[in-house]
Amino acid sequence: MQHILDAIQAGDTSAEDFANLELPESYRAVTVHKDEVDMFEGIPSKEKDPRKSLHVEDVALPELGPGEAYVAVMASAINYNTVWTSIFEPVSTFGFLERYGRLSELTKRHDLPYHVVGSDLSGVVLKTGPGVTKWNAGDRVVAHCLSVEMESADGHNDSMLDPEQRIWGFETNFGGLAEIALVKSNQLMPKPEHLTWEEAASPGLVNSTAYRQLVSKNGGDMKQGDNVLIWGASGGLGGFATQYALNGGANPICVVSNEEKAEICRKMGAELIINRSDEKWQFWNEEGTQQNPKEWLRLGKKIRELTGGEDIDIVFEHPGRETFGASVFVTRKGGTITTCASTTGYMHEYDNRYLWMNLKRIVSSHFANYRESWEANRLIAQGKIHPTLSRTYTLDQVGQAALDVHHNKHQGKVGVLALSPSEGLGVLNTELREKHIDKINAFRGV
Ligand SMILES: C/C=C/C(=O)SCCNC(=O)CCNC(=O)[C@H](O)C(C)(C)COP(=O)(O)OP(=O)(O)OC[C@H]1O[C@@H](n2cnc3c(N)ncnc32)[C@H](O)[C@@H]1OP(=O)(O)O
Ligand SMILES: NC(=O)C1=CN([C@@H]2O[C@H](COP(=O)(O)OP(=O)(O)OC[C@H]3O[C@@H](n4cnc5c(N)ncnc54)[C@H](OP(=O)(O)O)[C@@H]3O)[C@@H](O)[C@H]2O)C=CC1
Repeated sequence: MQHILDAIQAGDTSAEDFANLELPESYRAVTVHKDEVDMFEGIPSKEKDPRKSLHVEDVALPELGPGEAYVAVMASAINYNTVWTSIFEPVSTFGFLERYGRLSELTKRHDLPYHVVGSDLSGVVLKTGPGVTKWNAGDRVVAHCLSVEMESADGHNDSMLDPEQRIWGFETNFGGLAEIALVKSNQLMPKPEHLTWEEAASPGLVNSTAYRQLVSKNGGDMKQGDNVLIWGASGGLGGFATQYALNGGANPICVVSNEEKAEICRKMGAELIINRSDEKWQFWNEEGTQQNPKEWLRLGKKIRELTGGEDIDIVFEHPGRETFGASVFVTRKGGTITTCASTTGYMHEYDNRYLWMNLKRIVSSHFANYRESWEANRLIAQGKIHPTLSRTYTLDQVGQAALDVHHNKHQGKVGVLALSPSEGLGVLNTELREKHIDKINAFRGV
């Protein structure tokens, strides 16, 4: 692998030389094992420890198919989907790989007794498969995580609606937490060159998701002046939702759980911040069966206090069961609750009278289509949206990194170095970097 890293770091390696690099038969990767999916049986979710289930090991380089590319991964990032994979909840990801494997001769490659995880990367294209013309060996790239076959008309207006839509590195194998990744070439996008490898790798999944969920007409369709309630406003998704609200002239009402996170929101430019640890809402009664409307009202009053009497136009939802009833309640007449997840539980309860009588809408959102991903990455490249990287680990420390995210001990995004020997490498556009350096570093050292 050293000769690949040397070629990348030399800075003047030609496309031809990259294309002629000898590829290894195996590479280091972070995996979960099929014969361990029951290892946490009977243990409460929070006690399931990713350090036990995530392995770092050599795996065989898969065959390169048509329309695909090998990427030498310089850096990747932790997403919550890797936490789900590592605790085998809500389902084991091996079921996804088996189902994908049944699709075709080529997809059979994904159905293995190990799963190489990870849904973000920055790096350099090593080789492209038959039919790839837009990308070449040597191109410096990031990859979004949308894997679609596009053989059915269902997805032709919106690639997220493809019946064979999958999240790369979660519902497919050969993901980004590895020295080499296998992607479809249409996942590739230019690396924002004012960023280091680890900064560039960190926004992909959450940035694209927040863009669709809040900005796109497929999601919240946010407009100037909207009051946007953002749960976990300095977290993976929330750190981008807050930036999109501010960029788009909306008013983010940021919910966080401590003062450090509140300070990060202020650094991003937010002014209306609620510390949920101070508020101590009990949205659920002790028995865990009934929601507690008095507590929804208390949240609603707090919001009106902050906004000068106004209610929420759009809720950026992802905690799920814990907060969903409150989110529906505090939304204004005609407003929208956009949801992409259920971290605290997927069986939601809300009072439907508040929804229908006030003509509110619940809009579901999941990742982003090709175009939305491209647009979200373009905003990063232009320096209009910034990475939210707080801390970077090595590949060997991925278990700890995933545990931090699982236990909500992190800020923003957690990066992972793959081939990159240290942090801080890979910047080509120093002028743009200098212009935005404070924003780029806003999540560090908190
Ligand atoms: C970008 C990052 C994103 C994230 O981080 S998201 C958060 C992490 N992700 C998750 O937590 C989601 C994990 N996935 C799941 O929990 C499950 O994945 C789903 C609940 C989403 C789906 O369940 P399943 O069992 O995998 O698939 P089915 O689509 O329900 O299909 C099962 C069988 O049921 C049939 N079926 C589905 N809908 C209908 C219907 N409306 N009427 C009749 N049959 C139906 C299908 O065809 C199939 O059948 P057949 O097994 O024979 O192929
Ligand atoms: N469908 C899709 O396309 C996507 C779905 N997801 C899913 O979204 C969820 C969040 O992902 P991500 O933002 O990256 O994760 P993070 O853990 O980085 O951020 C989530 C934030 O939610 C807040 N939070 C946690 N528990 C609660 C609670 N009980 N009540 C209110 N707020 C809470 C925390 O902020 P604080 O403690 O400050 O309040 C935390 O920072 C995950 O389940 C993930 O799988 C993620 C990306 C894409």
